[in-house]
Amino acid sequence: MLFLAFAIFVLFAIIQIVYHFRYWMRRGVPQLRPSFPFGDFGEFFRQKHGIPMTYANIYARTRHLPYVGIYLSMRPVLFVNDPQMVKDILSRDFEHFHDRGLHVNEETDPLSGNLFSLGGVKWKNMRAKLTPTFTSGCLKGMLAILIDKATVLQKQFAKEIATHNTIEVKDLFARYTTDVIASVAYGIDNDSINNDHDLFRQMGIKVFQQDFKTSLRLALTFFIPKIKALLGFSLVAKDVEDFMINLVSKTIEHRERNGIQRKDMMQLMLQLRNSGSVSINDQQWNLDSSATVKNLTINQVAAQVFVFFVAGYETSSTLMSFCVWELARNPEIQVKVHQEIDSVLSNYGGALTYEALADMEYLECCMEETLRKHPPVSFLNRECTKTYRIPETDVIIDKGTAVVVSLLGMHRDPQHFTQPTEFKPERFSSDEQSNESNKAYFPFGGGPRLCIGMRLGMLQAKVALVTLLAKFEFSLGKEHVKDMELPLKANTLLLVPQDGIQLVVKKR
Ligand code: HEM
Repeated sequence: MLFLAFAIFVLFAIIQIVYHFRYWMRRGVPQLRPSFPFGDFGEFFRQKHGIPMTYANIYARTRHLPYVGIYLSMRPVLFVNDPQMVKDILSRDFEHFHDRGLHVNEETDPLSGNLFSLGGVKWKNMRAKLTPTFTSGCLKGMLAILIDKATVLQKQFAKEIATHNTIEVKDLFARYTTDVIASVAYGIDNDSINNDHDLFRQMGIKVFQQDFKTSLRLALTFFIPKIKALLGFSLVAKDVEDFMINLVSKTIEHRERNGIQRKDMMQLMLQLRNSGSVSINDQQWNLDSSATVKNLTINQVAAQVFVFFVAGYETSSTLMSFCVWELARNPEIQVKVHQEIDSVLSNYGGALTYEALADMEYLECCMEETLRKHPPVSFLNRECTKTYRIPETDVIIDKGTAVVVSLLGMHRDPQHFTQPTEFKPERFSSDEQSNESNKAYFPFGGGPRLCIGMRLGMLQAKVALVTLLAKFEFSLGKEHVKDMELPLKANTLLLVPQDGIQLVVKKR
């Protein structure tokens, strides 16, 4: 009897699973061959590839289709390949896709109330409040901090090449971006470049570290937020959360008590906290300490600066690392970059000003080409927030459906970029006829949820690249051959080279 009941249960479960895995078929959307329990995500769950390559492989198999239905374990996801459809989802049809679908609970998980994760009206209000923080006026104000930190990095490179044949650049760049964000976002004068035990660096590593619990936490955050909520997982480990909130709370208290003003984001956050808005023309970066109504709570400030830290340090250091890696592989391109830097700096009497940086157009093209080949955030995600009919079809996408775009796949697709494995900065030059850059290129996303830190990310990477390339040249070590691509880490969310990036660095 018991056996019969068990057999009926198993049969019922199988029918349910088969029915479930035909979700897309029933809607007239082409799909792959999902299998239980991982759906189309076996490569990731079996730790063969990280998220970037898992999605890029799905893209490679389906790129002839404008969209395809996949299953993230049991969750149906619309996987969009057509660049025009991507643009429509991000911009024109934004009212149907304004959220990322991440789990937010500001009470029990305070750091989850950050701009990246928030949805709906809360996101809209927060975005409007934070946008003035990233204007060119504010960025110019931060330039001195960036140059300061880049100079520390340059000195460290000089020290290391005296004793090492090759340098692992990824780690050093991550330390630089950690110090920059610690300084501009938290107002802390950090030095993780010279201090191996720096607490900030340790916290940054912890957020993305590849142990089972962190991988599970990140995977649930992005892919199955309902389960994350059910299990009571918070966005980050408790010690990271405590560290970040205490730091913000102490900094705010210290500044308010001592009337300290500094040209950084924390100052702007304090303005937001006290007056509810940042005045763009406010050259004084004034703090209205007389206000009694606090417009942002300490936890809200902590959540925003936390996301600036997380979103800003790993992405920009990945951009810098892959950029020098590509320059090392392509010495003729590196020579052109060196020439441009030398000539522009000499035009500005050796000073690295905002204007001098803007004049380094070829370097900018190299950075854009790096973001094409190696997009640090290798996929975009949205949740359908209002039932959507795919234009010119009868396909209906239900509210609550996840939508994903593989940037790594799309940026390396020969349909959009000729010889996609080649590093060709000219694709992005303003006088290039083909103008490939407009076609299918979204390294910072798009539409109203475009990366808010785009210009800061580019600026901090460019300052460090110029500071280093003005003094050093990079080449491949013996273990690398020019055509070899760097193997990527499995079980990661972002694009991370498996063994860092080892390069030979010499004084010019
Ligand atoms: C090279 C560096 C960077 C890259 C490649 C990058 C890439 C991205 C991408 C792809 C998104 C998602 C956009 C979308 O879904 O449409 C994003 C969002 C975001 N990024 Fe960046 N990012 C970089 C640097 C930064 C920096 C320096 C900061 C802050 C200091 C930052 C803060 C954010 C935030 C807060 C969001 C969420 C915006 C929103 O939902 O309104 N990013 N970034």
